[in-house]
Amino acid sequence: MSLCEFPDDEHFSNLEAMVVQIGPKEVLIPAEVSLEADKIKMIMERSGALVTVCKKSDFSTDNLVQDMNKLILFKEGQQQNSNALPQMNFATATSALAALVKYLELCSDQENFGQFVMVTLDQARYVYLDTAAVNALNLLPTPGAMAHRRNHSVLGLLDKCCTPQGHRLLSQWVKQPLKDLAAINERLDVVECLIDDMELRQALLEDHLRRIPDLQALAKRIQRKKATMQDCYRIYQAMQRLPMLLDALKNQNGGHAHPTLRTVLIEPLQELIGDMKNFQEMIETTLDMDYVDKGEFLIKPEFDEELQEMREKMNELEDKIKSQLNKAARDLSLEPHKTIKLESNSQYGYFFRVSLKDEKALRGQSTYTVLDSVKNGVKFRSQKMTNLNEEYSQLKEQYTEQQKKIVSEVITVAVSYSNPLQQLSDVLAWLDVVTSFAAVAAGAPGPYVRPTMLEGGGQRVMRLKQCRHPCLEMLTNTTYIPNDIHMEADKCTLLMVTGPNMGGKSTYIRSAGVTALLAHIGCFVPCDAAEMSVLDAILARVGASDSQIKGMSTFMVEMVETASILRMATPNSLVIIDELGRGTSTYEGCGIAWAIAEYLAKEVKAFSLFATHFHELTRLPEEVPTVHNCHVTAVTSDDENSLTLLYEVRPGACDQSFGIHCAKMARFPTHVIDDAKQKLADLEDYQGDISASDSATKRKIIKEGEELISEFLSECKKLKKDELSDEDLEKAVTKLKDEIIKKNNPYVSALGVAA
Ligand SMILES: Nc1ncnc2c1ncn2[C@@H]1O[C@H](COP(=O)(O)OP(=O)(O)OP(=O)(O)O)[C@@H](O)[C@H]1O
Repeated sequence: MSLCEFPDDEHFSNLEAMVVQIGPKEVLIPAEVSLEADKIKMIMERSGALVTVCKKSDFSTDNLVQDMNKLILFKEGQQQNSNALPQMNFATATSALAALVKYLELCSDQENFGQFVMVTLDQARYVYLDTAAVNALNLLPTPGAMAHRRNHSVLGLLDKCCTPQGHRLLSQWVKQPLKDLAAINERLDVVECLIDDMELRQALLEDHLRRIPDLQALAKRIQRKKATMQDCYRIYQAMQRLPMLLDALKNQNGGHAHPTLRTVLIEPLQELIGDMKNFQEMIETTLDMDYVDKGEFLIKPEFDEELQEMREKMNELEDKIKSQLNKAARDLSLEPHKTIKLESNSQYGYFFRVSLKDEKALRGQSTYTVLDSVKNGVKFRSQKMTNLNEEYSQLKEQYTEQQKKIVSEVITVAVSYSNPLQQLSDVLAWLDVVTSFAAVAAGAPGPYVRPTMLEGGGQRVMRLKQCRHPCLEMLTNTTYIPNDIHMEADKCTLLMVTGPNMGGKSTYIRSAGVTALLAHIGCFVPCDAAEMSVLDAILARVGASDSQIKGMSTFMVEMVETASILRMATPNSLVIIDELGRGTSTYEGCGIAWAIAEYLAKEVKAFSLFATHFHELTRLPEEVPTVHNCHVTAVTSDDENSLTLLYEVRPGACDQSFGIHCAKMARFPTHVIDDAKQKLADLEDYQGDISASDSATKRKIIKEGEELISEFLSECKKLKKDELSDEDLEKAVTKLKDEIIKKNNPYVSALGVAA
């Protein structure tokens, strides 16, 4: 039971980050009609969690201490009173815990007693990730995604794990990037060892880890006394193999294993293997290995006197039963094992069988009773055989009972091993994930390097040399064009990326986000060189997730997500914003995007990557020197009919727009393209007229121009069309037109009103 409490803003941003990191399947909330409750429901839905509304009274903590006293497993020497646990001081979290205990009816099943521990969930350990960032960076596969699309998500790309516990841990790591430099470096150290040592990596992947069962699930079954002898045997088998895995690790670097490898893996494994030694011995003395190959997991008769006695009696009876076959064969003049056979099944126990062809031998034999007669023959028994079978069945039943009794004794003893087993599972999952990281880095089409991670509090930098998008580069038919990303506090904190549609803007800014995430989970990164200071948050606003929240317009979603970014971002955050301001009128959208970029660069100073089609924004560096322009490149053919995208990112703003080329490539009708070209020419004239003005003046001119136009239109509307002749109507319109032209607004003139 993990508890935590934290203050939050009115948008529940911290709660959202926590939900992203934990990924709960179901969430309980009290029945309450309030704006807060609606917001929480919305966040949970967005994160794919099922919301269950509980009665408010379920959140009462009246019985919590008694309940916890039953459920918690207190450590030796610890006060056996849950009230003394530090987490019980959380006023809100404990009431949520009370609701959970009630909902899951934990106290109504005695098997739950003494099965839980209570810990504090430390959300400050992880880099803050919001749902938008998880979606924007494609961290998780879309539910139901086909296997061949696994490289489309970061988790799919990284998952080369061999064990179920490895898969689970990796999916946790991807959602919980670390802020702790030492912990990141610990992972990186081991990944580096495994990249450098191909033999060790392959031995782990192909020989050792592949054979490890889900020890965590087995530990849980043992702890709940639900395990079988087969489960114990699986643990036993894994334990038999672990010394070889340990030796392989010890042999790293010619027997001088890296210190981190020693402290994080070798030493804990060695200790846990030692802790499990008695378990192995117990299985060796109790389990009948002769039957294991046949898929039967029985207690050795020699282990228990009673069992031994019963087994001997059963053997005797079996011999007697076998001798009955010869007798019957003689009586019926059949050949034993050939025309008459001794068989057994669960319905009848032992019986004889003859084929339908030989059935006549039975006719007139009153000492034999037919059990059934089907296609594959006639089953029958003599009276003597029936008696022996009866005796044997009873004995077998007692034998099975005795077996069960001993199995349950063995499992009771095994409970004490569930803890080391759980720890073993954790260490092996850790090893599985870092081995998977190493395998991904070693198998990628381009180089992966160890990122140099710097303390977040120092001089903030992000220098990625020839960075690639790890998922995109894996797609077949793609030659990925790598690009540099350089940001540094006080020099360049915001990159404004412009360029043609499909030119690679989104890919460029996302590659930075994914690379930063990889570095923070302890993985090597797809770059030629990488250096970055530890981040506290990765925040994103990208167009793709628009339809995710029901009942909100695209623009509203965009604003909500952006507002959350502005609230959460600090100088240590990485912000990725793609195509902001598209959902509203061009000028408004551009204005909002400008204001947000300016705020991020001037006030927040977070490292930000901004991809935009608003060319206007390329003027921001004139006002804020830490904003730098860059653009994705493309070339057009001489006849302007084709556009080649180069995906290379160069400094400076994009000097040309390629929307019309894209429209041509998408086979728009020619007249639409021609119309668009004409409009573009008109607008460019206008741009020319006022291009000398700074952006503030330009915005003012546009605003005034739009007011003049709407004034003109409403005056036109007032004209009495039905009463005026065509000629008078034209005169009246021309007069109105002349009036606005006299105002000399360049925007109005450029729109061709004068003509
Ligand atoms: N660096 C690259 N190397 C190779 N291919 C790339 C690269 N970057 C992008 N691409 C290809 O171009 C496609 C479009 O890229 P992306 O979506 O990043 O463009 P964009 O500029 O954001 O487009 P739009 O402005 O239309 O949203 C990608 O799906 C990918 O196939």
